[in-house]
Amino acid sequence: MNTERMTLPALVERKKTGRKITAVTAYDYSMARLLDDVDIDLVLVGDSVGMVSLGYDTTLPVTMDEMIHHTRAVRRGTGRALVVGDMPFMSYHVSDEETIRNAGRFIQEGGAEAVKLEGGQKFADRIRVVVDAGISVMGHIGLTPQSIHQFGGYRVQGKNYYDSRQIKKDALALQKAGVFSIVLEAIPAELAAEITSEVDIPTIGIGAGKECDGQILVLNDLLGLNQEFTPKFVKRYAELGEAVQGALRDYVDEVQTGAFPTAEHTYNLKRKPLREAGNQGSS
Ligand SMILES: Nc1nc(=O)c2c([nH]1)NC[C@@H]1CN(c3ccc(C(=O)N[C@@H](CCC(=O)O)C(=O)O)cc3)CN21
Ligand SMILES: CC(C)C(=O)C(=O)O
Ligand SMILES: [Mg+2]
Repeated sequence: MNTERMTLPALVERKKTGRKITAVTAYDYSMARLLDDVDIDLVLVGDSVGMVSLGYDTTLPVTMDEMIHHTRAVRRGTGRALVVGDMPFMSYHVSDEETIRNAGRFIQEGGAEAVKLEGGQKFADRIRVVVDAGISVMGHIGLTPQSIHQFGGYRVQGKNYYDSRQIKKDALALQKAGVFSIVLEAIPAELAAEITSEVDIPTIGIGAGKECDGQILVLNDLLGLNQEFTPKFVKRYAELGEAVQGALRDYVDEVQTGAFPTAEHTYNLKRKPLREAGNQGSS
């Protein structure tokens, strides 16, 4: 187990050393504790929490208060990995002032080391303002799920030449604005490779091929806890959904048959009950 605490400069340094960055999302304390023990570099408290844990159809309804609540929980379970808070829809869209205040909440109340927000060139000036306030920012371009209605669905981005040039410009604008890293989501591997070789900061891919400097997946997806979600980029490293249901079926069965609980899981008095010992009424 690696007990060395990850830092933002150490993460950025990975671009040079070539050692890949490993990242996952998490939304609660117990998962954070598990991932922190196994060398994960970065944990993103994603606004995907809205879909994964809260049951919304999109990430759009997620609020700042919900994000802070989950970020605090993840922070309490995390010692080594960097904690990054994902700014929700409308928390960085209105003004520089609101953006700084909301980004600051992730750091001050949530205990995060950095924030992430979606958008390229159009958000570069706003990102610069946050970075100048002393808050580290991670970029996110390509498929930016908060723009689902503009895209008309969760579609791979940058497939035509014009779109691919815009995404490349977005990456360069984010670098100039001072982000420490960029998430590349659902774009062709060739475009991700080109961007990765032309920026000095690490790229972290999700559905963006193997040439990125790191990879991120939604924890529930890679654990097989989200069985109905099967886009091409998700690889399941476990079938925890099946494991959970198998365990629950056994539990139901044992409670019904009386096989659980046995003496092993039962408290008993050391002496015979007072009543039987002839001590009725005294206390
Ligand atoms: N559980 C979960 N995992 C995620 O990775 C994730 C979320 N939720 N919620 C927010 C966004 C939404 N994401 C998504 C959702 C669907 C596709 C999807 O259906 N992709 C199609 C590609 C369609 C095309 O060809 O353009 C696929 O079949 O891979 C991709 C990313 C990624 N993010
Ligand atoms: C998939 C990652 C990059 C994300 O933004 C999220 O989980 O919300
Ligand atoms: Mg997100």
